[in-house]
Amino acid sequence: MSIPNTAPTKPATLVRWATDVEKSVITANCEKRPGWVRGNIENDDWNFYWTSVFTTRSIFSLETGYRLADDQIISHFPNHYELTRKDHMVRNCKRYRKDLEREGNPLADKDEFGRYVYLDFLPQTYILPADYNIFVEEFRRNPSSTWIVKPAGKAQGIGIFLVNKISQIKKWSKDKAGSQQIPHTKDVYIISKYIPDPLLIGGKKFDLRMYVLVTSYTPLKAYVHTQGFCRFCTVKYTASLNELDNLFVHLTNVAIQKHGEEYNETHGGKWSIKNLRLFLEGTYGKRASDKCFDEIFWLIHHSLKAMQGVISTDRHCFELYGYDVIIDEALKPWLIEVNASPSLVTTTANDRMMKYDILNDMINIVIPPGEGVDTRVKRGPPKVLGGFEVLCDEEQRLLEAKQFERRDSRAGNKGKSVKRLSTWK
Ligand SMILES: Nc1ncnc2c1ncn2[C@@H]1O[C@H](COP(=O)(O)OP(=O)(O)OP(=O)(O)O)[C@@H](O)[C@H]1O
Repeated sequence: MSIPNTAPTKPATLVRWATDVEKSVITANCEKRPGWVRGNIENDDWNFYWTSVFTTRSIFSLETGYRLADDQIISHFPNHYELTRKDHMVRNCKRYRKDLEREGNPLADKDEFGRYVYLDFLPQTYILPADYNIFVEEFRRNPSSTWIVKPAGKAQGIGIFLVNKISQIKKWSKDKAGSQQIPHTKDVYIISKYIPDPLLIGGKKFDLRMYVLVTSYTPLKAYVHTQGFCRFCTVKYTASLNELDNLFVHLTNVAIQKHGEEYNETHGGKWSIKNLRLFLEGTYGKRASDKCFDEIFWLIHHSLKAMQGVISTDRHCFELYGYDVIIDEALKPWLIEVNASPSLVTTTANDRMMKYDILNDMINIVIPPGEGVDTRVKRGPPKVLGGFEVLCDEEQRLLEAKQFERRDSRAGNKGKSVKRLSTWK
Protein backbone atom coordinates (compact mmCIF):
# COMPACT_ATOMS: atom_id res chain seq x y z
CA MET A 1 0.00 0.00 0.00
CA SER A 2 1.47 3.35 -0.96
CA ILE A 3 1.50 6.05 1.67
CA PRO A 4 0.53 9.47 0.35
CA ASN A 5 3.43 11.87 0.78
CA THR A 6 1.29 14.97 0.98
CA ALA A 7 -0.03 16.42 4.25
CA PRO A 8 -3.83 16.39 4.62
CA THR A 9 -5.17 19.48 2.89
CA LYS A 10 -6.69 22.18 5.05
CA PRO A 11 -10.35 22.83 4.25
CA ALA A 12 -10.80 25.95 2.12
CA THR A 13 -11.83 29.01 4.12
CA LEU A 14 -15.59 29.33 4.01
CA VAL A 15 -16.26 31.86 6.73
CA ARG A 16 -14.22 34.50 8.51
CA TRP A 17 -15.80 35.00 11.91
CA ALA A 18 -15.47 37.83 14.36
CA THR A 19 -16.87 38.78 17.73
CA ASP A 20 -16.61 41.62 20.20
CA VAL A 21 -18.13 39.44 22.94
CA GLU A 22 -15.30 37.17 24.07
CA LYS A 23 -17.38 34.38 25.59
CA SER A 24 -16.09 30.84 25.31
CA VAL A 25 -19.42 29.43 24.06
CA ILE A 26 -19.05 31.66 20.99
CA THR A 27 -15.34 31.37 20.32
CA ALA A 28 -15.24 27.58 20.94
CA ASN A 29 -18.18 27.16 18.57
CA CYS A 30 -16.64 29.17 15.76
CA GLU A 31 -13.15 27.71 16.20
CA LYS A 32 -14.29 24.10 15.79
CA ARG A 33 -16.19 24.63 12.52
CA PRO A 34 -14.37 23.27 9.46
CA GLY A 35 -13.50 26.08 7.05
CA TRP A 36 -14.04 28.82 9.66
CA VAL A 37 -11.11 31.09 10.50
CA ARG A 38 -10.94 34.14 12.70
CA GLY A 39 -11.36 37.32 10.66
CA ASN A 40 -10.25 40.84 11.40
CA ILE A 41 -12.67 43.51 12.55
CA GLU A 42 -10.24 46.41 12.04
CA ASN A 43 -9.76 45.53 8.37
CA ASP A 44 -13.43 44.77 7.89
CA ASP A 45 -12.35 41.24 7.00
CA TRP A 46 -15.24 39.13 8.29
CA ASN A 47 -18.39 37.33 7.11
CA PHE A 48 -20.04 36.41 10.43
CA TYR A 49 -19.95 38.96 13.21
CA TRP A 50 -21.37 38.14 16.66
CA THR A 51 -21.67 41.64 18.06
CA SER A 52 -22.96 43.48 21.07
CA VAL A 53 -26.00 45.71 20.50
CA PHE A 54 -23.71 48.74 20.85
CA THR A 55 -21.54 47.67 17.92
CA THR A 56 -24.62 46.95 15.84
CA ARG A 57 -25.94 50.40 16.61
CA SER A 58 -22.71 52.00 15.50
CA ILE A 59 -22.48 49.84 12.35
CA PHE A 60 -25.97 50.90 11.28
CA SER A 61 -25.72 54.51 12.42
CA LEU A 62 -26.00 57.19 9.76
CA GLU A 63 -22.72 58.78 10.87
CA THR A 64 -20.73 55.61 10.19
CA GLY A 65 -22.29 55.32 6.73
CA TYR A 66 -21.21 51.67 6.77
CA ARG A 67 -22.74 49.30 4.24
CA LEU A 68 -22.62 45.58 4.84
CA ALA A 69 -21.32 43.54 1.92
CA ASP A 70 -23.22 40.65 0.34
CA ASP A 71 -21.04 38.19 2.25
CA GLN A 72 -21.50 39.70 5.71
CA ILE A 73 -24.04 38.85 8.38
CA ILE A 74 -24.41 40.25 11.85
CA SER A 75 -26.17 39.08 15.02
CA HIS A 76 -28.75 41.87 15.53
CA PHE A 77 -31.42 43.64 13.52
CA PRO A 78 -30.78 47.40 13.32
CA ASN A 79 -33.85 48.39 15.36
CA HIS A 80 -34.13 45.25 17.50
CA TYR A 81 -34.95 47.51 20.48
CA GLU A 82 -38.53 47.71 19.19
CA LEU A 83 -38.88 44.22 20.66
CA THR A 84 -36.17 44.22 23.30
CA ARG A 85 -36.72 47.51 25.09
CA LYS A 86 -39.50 46.99 27.59
CA ASP A 87 -41.47 50.16 26.74
CA HIS A 88 -41.21 49.68 22.94
CA MET A 89 -42.24 46.03 23.17
CA VAL A 90 -45.35 46.90 25.16
CA ARG A 91 -46.25 49.78 22.85
CA ASN A 92 -45.82 47.63 19.72
CA CYS A 93 -47.84 44.73 21.10
CA LYS A 94 -50.66 47.06 22.15
CA ARG A 95 -50.68 48.69 18.68
CA TYR A 96 -50.71 45.26 17.00
CA ARG A 97 -53.82 44.24 18.97
CA LYS A 98 -55.53 47.55 18.24
CA ASP A 99 -54.76 47.22 14.50
CA LEU A 100 -56.27 43.72 14.44
CA GLU A 101 -59.28 45.00 16.35
CA ARG A 102 -59.78 47.81 13.83
CA GLU A 103 -59.61 45.30 10.97
CA GLY A 104 -62.28 43.24 12.70
CA ASN A 105 -59.88 40.31 12.93
CA PRO A 106 -61.31 37.60 15.25
CA LEU A 107 -57.84 37.24 16.80
CA ALA A 108 -58.57 40.50 18.61
CA ASP A 109 -61.91 39.34 20.06
CA LYS A 110 -62.59 40.40 23.64
CA ASP A 111 -64.53 38.76 26.44
CA GLU A 112 -67.32 40.29 28.53
CA PHE A 113 -64.73 41.99 30.78
CA GLY A 114 -62.98 43.63 27.82
CA ARG A 115 -59.98 41.27 27.95
CA TYR A 116 -58.48 39.92 24.75
CA VAL A 117 -59.48 36.28 24.39
CA TYR A 118 -56.45 35.20 22.34
CA LEU A 119 -53.93 37.98 22.77
CA ASP A 120 -53.97 38.53 26.49
CA PHE A 121 -50.35 37.56 27.10
CA LEU A 122 -48.88 40.77 28.53
CA PRO A 123 -49.50 41.79 32.13
CA GLN A 124 -51.38 45.09 32.11
CA THR A 125 -48.63 47.67 31.62
CA TYR A 126 -48.23 51.44 31.39
CA ILE A 127 -45.28 53.51 30.33
CA LEU A 128 -44.07 56.15 32.75
CA PRO A 129 -44.12 59.08 32.65
CA ALA A 130 -46.30 59.17 29.47
CA ASP A 131 -49.18 57.01 30.80
CA TYR A 132 -49.05 58.19 34.40
CA ASN A 133 -52.61 59.57 34.54
CA ILE A 134 -54.13 56.46 32.93
CA PHE A 135 -52.18 54.33 35.38
CA VAL A 136 -53.54 56.31 38.36
CA GLU A 137 -57.11 55.84 37.08
CA GLU A 138 -56.53 52.11 36.69
CA PHE A 139 -54.92 51.90 40.12
CA ARG A 140 -57.93 53.59 41.74
CA ARG A 141 -60.24 51.07 40.10
CA ASN A 142 -58.16 48.25 41.61
CA PRO A 143 -56.59 49.66 44.76
CA SER A 144 -55.64 46.29 46.25
CA SER A 145 -53.31 45.18 43.48
CA THR A 146 -49.53 45.16 43.45
CA TRP A 147 -47.48 46.65 40.61
CA ILE A 148 -43.89 46.24 39.52
CA VAL A 149 -41.85 49.22 38.34
CA LYS A 150 -38.95 48.62 35.92
CA PRO A 151 -36.54 50.92 34.11
CA ALA A 152 -37.24 50.49 30.37
CA GLY A 153 -33.66 50.07 29.28
CA LYS A 154 -31.95 48.17 32.09
CA ALA A 155 -31.44 44.47 32.82
CA GLN A 156 -30.47 42.05 35.62
CA GLY A 157 -33.14 43.33 37.95
CA ILE A 158 -31.47 46.75 38.28
CA GLY A 159 -33.80 49.48 39.52
CA ILE A 160 -36.86 47.18 39.88
CA PHE A 161 -39.26 47.48 42.82
CA LEU A 162 -42.81 46.60 43.82
CA VAL A 163 -45.50 49.05 44.93
CA ASN A 164 -49.04 48.77 46.20
CA LYS A 165 -49.83 52.42 46.99
CA ILE A 166 -49.96 55.50 44.80
CA SER A 167 -48.10 57.39 47.52
CA GLN A 168 -45.07 55.12 46.91
CA ILE A 169 -44.98 56.10 43.24
CA LYS A 170 -45.35 59.76 44.15
CA LYS A 171 -42.53 59.56 46.67
CA TRP A 172 -40.31 57.67 44.24
CA SER A 173 -40.92 60.19 41.46
CA LYS A 174 -40.17 63.07 43.81
CA ASP A 175 -36.93 61.43 44.99
CA LYS A 176 -35.94 60.82 41.37
CA ALA A 177 -36.81 64.20 39.95
CA GLY A 178 -36.26 66.45 42.95
CA SER A 179 -39.28 68.67 43.34
CA GLN A 180 -40.72 67.67 39.94
CA GLN A 181 -43.61 65.28 39.54
CA ILE A 182 -43.53 62.01 37.63
CA PRO A 183 -44.56 63.48 34.21
CA HIS A 184 -41.19 65.25 34.17
CA THR A 185 -39.00 62.33 35.10
CA LYS A 186 -36.35 61.97 32.40
CA ASP A 187 -35.90 58.19 32.46
CA VAL A 188 -38.57 55.94 31.00
CA TYR A 189 -40.03 53.20 33.19
CA ILE A 190 -42.78 50.68 32.78
CA ILE A 191 -45.22 49.77 35.51
CA SER A 192 -46.87 46.35 35.16
CA LYS A 193 -49.53 44.52 37.09
CA TYR A 194 -47.61 42.15 39.33
CA ILE A 195 -48.54 38.50 38.71
CA PRO A 196 -49.58 37.65 42.28
CA ASP A 197 -50.16 33.93 41.80
CA PRO A 198 -47.15 32.47 39.95
CA LEU A 199 -46.89 28.72 39.59
CA LEU A 200 -44.63 27.56 42.40
CA ILE A 201 -42.35 24.56 42.48
CA GLY A 202 -41.11 23.59 45.93
CA GLY A 203 -42.89 26.74 47.12
CA LYS A 204 -40.62 28.97 45.01
CA LYS A 205 -41.32 31.35 42.16
CA PHE A 206 -39.53 30.85 38.83
CA ASP A 207 -39.54 32.17 35.30
CA LEU A 208 -38.62 30.55 31.98
CA ARG A 209 -35.87 31.64 29.63
CA MET A 210 -36.61 30.43 26.11
CA TYR A 211 -34.31 30.93 23.11
CA VAL A 212 -35.83 32.16 19.88
CA LEU A 213 -33.98 32.67 16.62
CA VAL A 214 -35.36 35.07 14.00
CA THR A 215 -33.76 35.09 10.55
CA SER A 216 -36.36 37.31 8.87
CA TYR A 217 -39.34 39.43 9.97
CA THR A 218 -41.07 39.81 6.62
CA PRO A 219 -41.75 37.02 5.82
CA LEU A 220 -41.48 35.86 9.43
CA LYS A 221 -39.01 33.02 9.94
CA ALA A 222 -38.57 32.09 13.55
CA TYR A 223 -37.33 29.05 15.46
CA VAL A 224 -37.64 28.16 19.11
CA HIS A 225 -35.11 25.97 20.89
CA THR A 226 -36.25 22.99 22.92
CA GLN A 227 -33.56 23.73 25.50
CA GLY A 228 -33.93 26.62 27.82
CA PHE A 229 -34.24 26.86 31.56
CA CYS A 230 -36.24 27.98 34.57
CA ARG A 231 -34.67 30.42 37.01
CA PHE A 232 -35.78 29.95 40.60
CA CYS A 233 -35.94 32.31 43.53
CA THR A 234 -33.94 31.13 46.52
CA VAL A 235 -36.57 32.07 49.10
CA LYS A 236 -40.10 30.61 49.30
CA TYR A 237 -42.79 32.74 47.70
CA THR A 238 -45.26 34.75 49.68
CA ALA A 239 -47.66 37.42 48.52
CA SER A 240 -47.48 39.00 52.00
CA LEU A 241 -47.15 42.78 51.84
CA ASN A 242 -44.44 42.58 54.51
CA GLU A 243 -42.17 40.88 51.97
CA LEU A 244 -42.84 43.28 49.08
CA ASP A 245 -39.31 44.64 49.33
CA ASN A 246 -37.68 41.22 49.50
CA LEU A 247 -36.21 40.76 46.01
CA PHE A 248 -35.14 37.19 46.82
CA VAL A 249 -38.85 36.31 46.99
CA HIS A 250 -40.03 38.18 43.90
CA LEU A 251 -37.27 38.59 41.27
CA THR A 252 -35.96 35.48 39.57
CA ASN A 253 -32.88 37.13 37.97
CA VAL A 254 -29.69 35.16 38.62
CA ALA A 255 -27.89 38.50 39.07
CA ILE A 256 -30.11 39.06 42.15
CA GLN A 257 -30.47 35.51 43.45
CA LYS A 258 -26.74 34.72 43.44
CA HIS A 259 -26.33 37.17 46.34
CA GLY A 260 -28.88 35.25 48.42
CA GLU A 261 -27.74 33.07 51.33
CA GLU A 262 -29.52 30.03 49.88
CA TYR A 263 -27.98 30.31 46.40
CA ASN A 264 -26.65 26.95 45.19
CA GLU A 265 -23.62 27.24 42.90
CA THR A 266 -23.88 23.69 41.58
CA HIS A 267 -27.27 24.01 39.93
CA GLY A 268 -27.39 27.83 40.01
CA GLY A 269 -31.11 27.78 40.87
CA LYS A 270 -31.82 26.53 37.36
CA TRP A 271 -33.91 23.74 35.95
CA SER A 272 -34.09 22.64 32.32
CA ILE A 273 -37.28 23.21 30.32
CA LYS A 274 -37.33 19.44 29.82
CA ASN A 275 -37.58 18.93 33.59
CA LEU A 276 -40.30 21.54 33.83
CA ARG A 277 -42.33 19.75 31.16
CA LEU A 278 -41.90 16.46 33.01
CA PHE A 279 -43.01 18.12 36.22
CA LEU A 280 -46.08 19.67 34.55
CA GLU A 281 -46.99 16.38 32.88
CA GLY A 282 -46.60 14.48 36.15
CA THR A 283 -48.58 17.01 38.16
CA TYR A 284 -51.25 18.29 35.76
CA GLY A 285 -51.22 15.76 32.92
CA LYS A 286 -49.78 15.83 29.40
CA ARG A 287 -52.69 17.74 27.88
CA ALA A 288 -52.36 20.59 30.34
CA SER A 289 -48.59 20.70 29.91
CA ASP A 290 -48.81 20.70 26.09
CA LYS A 291 -51.48 23.39 26.19
CA CYS A 292 -49.29 25.56 28.39
CA PHE A 293 -46.35 25.22 25.97
CA ASP A 294 -48.58 25.80 22.92
CA GLU A 295 -49.66 29.03 24.59
CA ILE A 296 -46.01 29.98 25.12
CA PHE A 297 -45.29 29.39 21.41
CA TRP A 298 -48.42 31.36 20.58
CA LEU A 299 -47.33 34.38 22.59
CA ILE A 300 -43.83 34.28 21.10
CA HIS A 301 -45.33 34.07 17.62
CA HIS A 302 -47.65 37.03 18.15
CA SER A 303 -45.02 39.17 19.87
CA LEU A 304 -42.95 38.69 16.69
CA LYS A 305 -45.94 39.34 14.40
CA ALA A 306 -46.35 42.63 16.29
CA MET A 307 -42.88 43.64 15.05
CA GLN A 308 -43.59 43.07 11.35
CA GLY A 309 -43.35 46.38 9.56
CA VAL A 310 -41.63 47.84 12.62
CA ILE A 311 -38.36 45.91 12.70
CA SER A 312 -36.89 46.19 9.24
CA THR A 313 -35.92 42.90 7.70
CA ASP A 314 -32.34 43.22 6.63
CA ARG A 315 -30.91 40.20 4.81
CA HIS A 316 -27.62 40.73 6.67
CA CYS A 317 -29.21 40.24 10.08
CA PHE A 318 -30.38 37.47 12.37
CA GLU A 319 -31.03 37.55 16.09
CA LEU A 320 -31.16 35.13 19.00
CA TYR A 321 -33.59 36.41 21.62
CA GLY A 322 -33.98 35.38 25.24
CA TYR A 323 -37.72 35.30 26.05
CA ASP A 324 -38.68 35.60 29.72
CA VAL A 325 -42.03 34.04 30.58
CA ILE A 326 -43.85 33.50 33.88
CA ILE A 327 -46.47 30.77 34.22
CA ASP A 328 -49.23 31.46 36.73
CA GLU A 329 -50.96 28.87 38.88
CA ALA A 330 -53.69 28.43 36.25
CA LEU A 331 -50.83 27.43 33.88
CA LYS A 332 -51.33 30.58 31.83
CA PRO A 333 -48.04 31.96 30.48
CA TRP A 334 -47.27 35.69 30.57
CA LEU A 335 -44.63 37.47 28.53
CA ILE A 336 -42.35 39.42 30.83
CA GLU A 337 -39.70 40.67 28.44
CA VAL A 338 -37.44 39.86 25.52
CA ASN A 339 -33.65 40.16 25.71
CA ALA A 340 -31.52 41.05 22.68
CA SER A 341 -28.35 39.76 24.24
CA PRO A 342 -29.34 36.79 26.39
CA SER A 343 -26.47 36.17 28.75
CA LEU A 344 -23.81 33.81 27.44
CA VAL A 345 -22.10 33.69 30.79
CA THR A 346 -22.15 30.10 32.00
CA THR A 347 -22.69 29.58 35.71
CA THR A 348 -22.80 25.76 35.79
CA ALA A 349 -21.60 22.81 33.67
CA ASN A 350 -25.14 22.21 32.38
CA ASP A 351 -25.43 25.85 31.49
CA ARG A 352 -22.23 25.64 29.45
CA MET A 353 -23.42 22.60 27.50
CA MET A 354 -26.85 24.07 26.88
CA LYS A 355 -25.60 27.44 25.65
CA TYR A 356 -22.94 25.78 23.50
CA ASP A 357 -25.59 23.57 21.85
CA ILE A 358 -27.97 26.46 21.25
CA LEU A 359 -25.28 28.56 19.57
CA ASN A 360 -24.12 25.57 17.53
CA ASP A 361 -27.68 24.89 16.32
CA MET A 362 -28.21 28.58 15.62
CA ILE A 363 -25.08 28.83 13.46
CA ASN A 364 -26.12 25.71 11.52
CA ILE A 365 -29.37 27.47 10.59
CA VAL A 366 -27.82 30.84 9.80
CA ILE A 367 -24.88 29.41 7.83
CA PRO A 368 -25.51 25.78 6.89
CA PRO A 369 -22.51 23.49 7.47
CA GLY A 370 -20.09 23.47 4.53
CA GLU A 371 -21.41 26.76 3.13
CA GLY A 372 -20.19 30.33 3.13
CA VAL A 373 -22.15 33.57 3.48
CA ASP A 374 -24.00 34.96 0.49
CA THR A 375 -26.99 37.08 1.45
CA ARG A 376 -28.18 37.24 -2.19
CA VAL A 377 -28.95 33.52 -2.20
CA LYS A 378 -32.45 32.54 -1.14
CA ARG A 379 -32.16 29.46 1.00
CA GLY A 380 -35.03 27.06 1.56
CA PRO A 381 -35.94 25.76 5.01
CA PRO A 382 -32.87 24.81 7.07
CA LYS A 383 -31.61 21.25 6.58
CA VAL A 384 -30.23 20.97 10.10
CA LEU A 385 -32.44 22.27 12.89
CA GLY A 386 -30.69 20.60 15.82
CA GLY A 387 -32.68 21.44 18.93
CA PHE A 388 -34.62 24.22 17.22
CA GLU A 389 -38.20 23.77 16.09
CA VAL A 390 -39.87 25.87 13.44
CA LEU A 391 -42.10 28.40 15.16
CA CYS A 392 -43.10 30.10 11.95
CA ASP A 393 -41.93 30.07 8.33
CA GLU A 394 -44.26 32.30 6.36
CA GLU A 395 -42.31 31.85 3.14
CA GLN A 396 -42.60 28.09 3.30
CA ARG A 397 -46.25 28.31 4.30
CA LEU A 398 -46.98 30.52 1.29
CA LEU A 399 -45.16 28.10 -0.97
CA GLU A 400 -47.09 25.16 0.44
CA ALA A 401 -50.37 27.05 0.09
CA LYS A 402 -49.57 27.76 -3.57
CA GLN A 403 -48.68 24.12 -4.23
CA PHE A 404 -51.87 23.09 -2.47
CA GLU A 405 -53.91 25.49 -4.62
CA ARG A 406 -52.26 24.18 -7.81
CA ARG A 407 -52.91 20.58 -6.78
CA ASP A 408 -56.42 21.49 -5.89
CA SER A 409 -57.15 23.19 -9.18
CA ARG A 410 -55.64 20.23 -11.09
CA ALA A 411 -58.04 18.00 -9.17
CA GLY A 412 -60.93 20.19 -10.37
CA ASN A 413 -61.67 21.81 -7.01
CA LYS A 414 -61.02 25.32 -8.28
CA GLY A 415 -63.17 27.93 -6.61
CA LYS A 416 -64.20 25.68 -3.73
CA SER A 417 -63.01 26.99 -0.44
CA VAL A 418 -60.80 24.55 1.38
CA LYS A 419 -60.77 24.94 5.13
CA ARG A 420 -57.48 24.05 6.75
CA LEU A 421 -56.73 23.83 10.39
CA SER A 422 -54.26 26.44 11.44
CA THR A 423 -51.76 25.60 14.12
CA TRP A 424 -49.36 27.91 15.90
CA LYS A 425 -46.85 27.15 13.14
N1 LIG B 1 -45.37 41.50 35.93
C1 LIG B 1 -44.60 40.74 36.70
N2 LIG B 1 -45.16 39.95 37.63
C2 LIG B 1 -44.40 39.16 38.43
N3 LIG B 1 -43.06 39.13 38.38
C3 LIG B 1 -42.44 39.91 37.48
C4 LIG B 1 -43.18 40.75 36.58
N4 LIG B 1 -42.29 41.42 35.81
C5 LIG B 1 -41.07 41.01 36.19
N5 LIG B 1 -41.14 40.11 37.20
C6 LIG B 1 -40.01 39.46 37.89
O1 LIG B 1 -38.93 40.36 37.86
C7 LIG B 1 -37.82 39.80 37.16
C8 LIG B 1 -37.09 40.89 36.41
O2 LIG B 1 -37.94 41.44 35.42
P1 LIG B 1 -37.42 41.68 33.95
O3 LIG B 1 -36.95 40.39 33.37
O4 LIG B 1 -38.48 42.41 33.22
O5 LIG B 1 -36.20 42.67 34.26
P2 LIG B 1 -34.70 42.74 33.82
O6 LIG B 1 -33.99 43.51 34.86
O7 LIG B 1 -34.64 43.28 32.44
O8 LIG B 1 -34.19 41.24 33.81
P3 LIG B 1 -33.22 40.46 32.76
O9 LIG B 1 -31.87 40.47 33.38
O10 LIG B 1 -33.84 39.10 32.68
O11 LIG B 1 -33.22 41.18 31.47
C9 LIG B 1 -38.42 38.74 36.27
O12 LIG B 1 -37.47 37.77 35.97
C10 LIG B 1 -39.55 38.22 37.15
O13 LIG B 1 -39.08 37.29 38.08
